[in-house]
Amino acid sequence: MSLKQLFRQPMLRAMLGRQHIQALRSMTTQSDKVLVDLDPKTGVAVVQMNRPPVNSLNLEFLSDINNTLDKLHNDKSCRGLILTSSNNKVFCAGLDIMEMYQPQTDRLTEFWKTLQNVWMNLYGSRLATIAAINGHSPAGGCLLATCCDYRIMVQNFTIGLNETQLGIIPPFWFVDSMEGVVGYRQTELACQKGLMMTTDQASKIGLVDEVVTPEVVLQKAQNEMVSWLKIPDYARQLTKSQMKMPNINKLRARRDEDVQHFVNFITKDSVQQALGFYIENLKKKAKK
Ligand SMILES: CC/C=C\CCC/C=C/C(=O)SCCNC(=O)CCNC(=O)[C@H](O)C(C)(C)COP(=O)(O)OP(=O)(O)OC[C@H]1O[C@@H](n2cnc3c(N)ncnc32)[C@H](O)[C@@H]1OP(=O)(O)O
Repeated sequence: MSLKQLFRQPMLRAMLGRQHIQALRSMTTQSDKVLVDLDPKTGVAVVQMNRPPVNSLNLEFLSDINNTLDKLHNDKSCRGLILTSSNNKVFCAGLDIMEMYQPQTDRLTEFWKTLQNVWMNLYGSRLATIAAINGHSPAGGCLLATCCDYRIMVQNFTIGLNETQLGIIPPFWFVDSMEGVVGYRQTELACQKGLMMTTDQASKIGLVDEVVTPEVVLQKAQNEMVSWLKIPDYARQLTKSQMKMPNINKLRARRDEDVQHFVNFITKDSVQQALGFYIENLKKKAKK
């Protein structure tokens, strides 16, 4: 029996009700790289990144994340989003470095535009967003976390914008996202030195709001979400938008320039060489 036929079964409809069928339907039309569980009672969607081995963000995965965000934004029953990972050691390893190493210009351009879209969509989301950071979260992973309204992180992992360690530069909107969370001075220290912080260090500077054990991270995120959803949506959303729109507008105004800058920078011989060394070291470390 196809899923379409299954959803039409009167027994199932009677047992679950219309709302739940709709939620099930939207769950099953998602990609297998982004798992969505939208609870029709609370309006909270748990979104799990699921691209083994480390949730690195390639073009297709970014598109899937974007489509998921669009779907949830268009679903009036959805009010909150918890972003987490199906891998309990890595929240997200950041951008897929292979997208930037020896790239085709067209794909590299598309890749960067899609990342810009994900950032604008998540940073400016109408939903209350909580990152349940259940593993390491370097660079682009840290970016996703700082797009959210609240961060709960499992102890003994690392997080940060480590781009300079790879010989690349965190774009201004990565920096703006972090600055919005920890302020100018801590961002300056963290970004220039490419610091990967332990959960405790991140907590000290306010990069994460709570440090928890792995067993409770999702429950803590759900509990925190309850308090966010007690606030009337329009008041919370307008307050959020008032604070986030200046950064979104800044990227909107410089989008094409930012793409061009990225493509020019990444395709430089010196940057390709630095990325090559970094990948070699990652592979050596993975083999050990
Ligand atoms: C002008 C502007 C210019 C440029 C802006 C660019 C902005 C860039 C942003 C980024 O996000 S760059 C990516 C930064 N990410 C990292 O540096 C993370 C690197 N990875 C790690 O540190 C670790 O892998 C880990 C995330 C801590 C997980 O460690 P673990 O021990 O669990 O896994 P392992 O290291 O063995 O990796 C498994 C497997 O995955 C590959 N891998 C890891 N990270 C990436 C990645 N980001 N992209 C692609 N592939 C990645 C790794 O090589 C292993 O592969 P293998 O099994 O084939 O050897």
